Amino acid sequence: MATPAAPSLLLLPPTPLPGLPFPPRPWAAPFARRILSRPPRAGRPRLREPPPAPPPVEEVAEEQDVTPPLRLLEPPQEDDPFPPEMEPADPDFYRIGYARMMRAYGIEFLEGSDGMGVYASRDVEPLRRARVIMEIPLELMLTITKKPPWMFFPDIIPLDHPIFDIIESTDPETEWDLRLACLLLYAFDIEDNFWQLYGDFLPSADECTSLLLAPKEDLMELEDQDLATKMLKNQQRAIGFWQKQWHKAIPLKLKRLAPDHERFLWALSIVQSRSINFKLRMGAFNQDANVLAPYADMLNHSHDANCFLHWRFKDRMLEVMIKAGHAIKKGDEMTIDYMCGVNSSFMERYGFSSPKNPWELINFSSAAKIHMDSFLSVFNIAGLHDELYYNSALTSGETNFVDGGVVAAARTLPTWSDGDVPAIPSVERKSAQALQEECQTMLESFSTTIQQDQEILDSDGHIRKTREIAIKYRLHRKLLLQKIIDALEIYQDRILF
Ligand SMILES: C[S@@+](CC[C@H](N)C(=O)[O-])C[C@H]1O[C@@H](n2cnc3c(N)ncnc32)[C@H](O)[C@@H]1O
Repeated sequence: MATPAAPSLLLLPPTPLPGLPFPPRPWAAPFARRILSRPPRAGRPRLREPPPAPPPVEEVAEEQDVTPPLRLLEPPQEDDPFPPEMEPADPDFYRIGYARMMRAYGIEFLEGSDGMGVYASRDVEPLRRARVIMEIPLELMLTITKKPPWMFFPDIIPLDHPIFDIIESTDPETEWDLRLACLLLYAFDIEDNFWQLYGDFLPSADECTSLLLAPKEDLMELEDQDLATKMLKNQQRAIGFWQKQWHKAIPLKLKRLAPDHERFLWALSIVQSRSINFKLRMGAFNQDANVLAPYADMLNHSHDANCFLHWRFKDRMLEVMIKAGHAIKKGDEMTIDYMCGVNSSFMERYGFSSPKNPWELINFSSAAKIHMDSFLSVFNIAGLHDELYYNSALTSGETNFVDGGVVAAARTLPTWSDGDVPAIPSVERKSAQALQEECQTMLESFSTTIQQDQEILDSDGHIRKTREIAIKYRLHRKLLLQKIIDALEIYQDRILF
């Protein structure tokens, strides 16, 4: 888990406008992002009562389901009443002057090693049922249906605004992100819109990890030609769209939304790395929608997440919930599982990778294979190929070694299995050594070593964000190869006769 940085105590509290906790600022100011971690201002009472009932539902829309990426799980069996001792993490921060406000319980937003994140501000005992830690009403979100007719909730675009024509012109199948980026840019431009304020909490172009913002030289640092080529194409697609729509002869009210292509690329990065999908029900109509949900978009990803998202469709509220049975300690990071996928997919959409990604794959060309069940039993991994998991609760302390990387090894190593036919240790050892050699050859094909990458990351204080994540990506690949080599060593030692 990432360790959150200590809240900055040097910041002077900004002068609040009536009903607002802080004055509007230029978009994406890094200074404003730090307000998230400020201590609550003295004199404001902390709310202790449970949240009031939401206003009656008036609109036609009802939402009932949510689909990946950023997966939402099954609803809990019953409503979880909020224990009276739970309190919003920082009442000032959430009170941005809207009819229904966002509420949070027992958490705080802090800057950590993966940018902003959500952290527990108190211990939570494992419960039989999932527990709510955030509620975000539909009014604060930006949503747009995936298919025409385009509908927005809340409906902020007047029909005669030229941004509507741009959205109208997008391809329903392939351009959801371009549409949502247009909607986001429009929301930033509306006087007093919630997103004008929330925009201050989003990462600036310098802080964004998206490879859409990476110069070509940073893409080369990936040492993954396929991913670099894909990202160059993604950049060209976005710039091409901006050039087509933001040509010279457009009204100022459109021009100012994205005066240069960098602004559009930034909005697109935000959309790609922070949106989720909902299923909206409109009368008899079922429609998928792309959604930007503030505050929930501060949750970082973990393959072993302790929280999940749940859409409470009867009052159109997105809930962030702690999974049943999960013990939370004060200071723990609250995370959700964005998706199951290889590191290059995470890089393409979110701009990060992990050496412990259990879904990561390596293409072996060797004909050598090891015995699947023997390998799994040595590391206490269970399940079928697409459901492999490691239960650390079942093993005593010695095996810190087993993590998502070893699960990835089990998934990606060439294996064989034939009913009850057992492995022959001498044959297994030979195969394991052949696979180790292939990993070693792959490691040596990189232009730098693990140690050199680590030195670059440790030494360069002013490294550009996109260069940093590109170097981390190739480092994570190498760490996985090293993990596979080590796992095969342990396998040879422990294989049963
Ligand atoms: C939905 S946002 C989460 C909030 C974000 N950390 C922030 O600073 O606002 C997704 C972004 O967070 C970062 N992120 C999320 N999970 C991460 C992880 N496990 N490792 C590294 N970065 C992560 C990536 O930059 C990603 O694009």
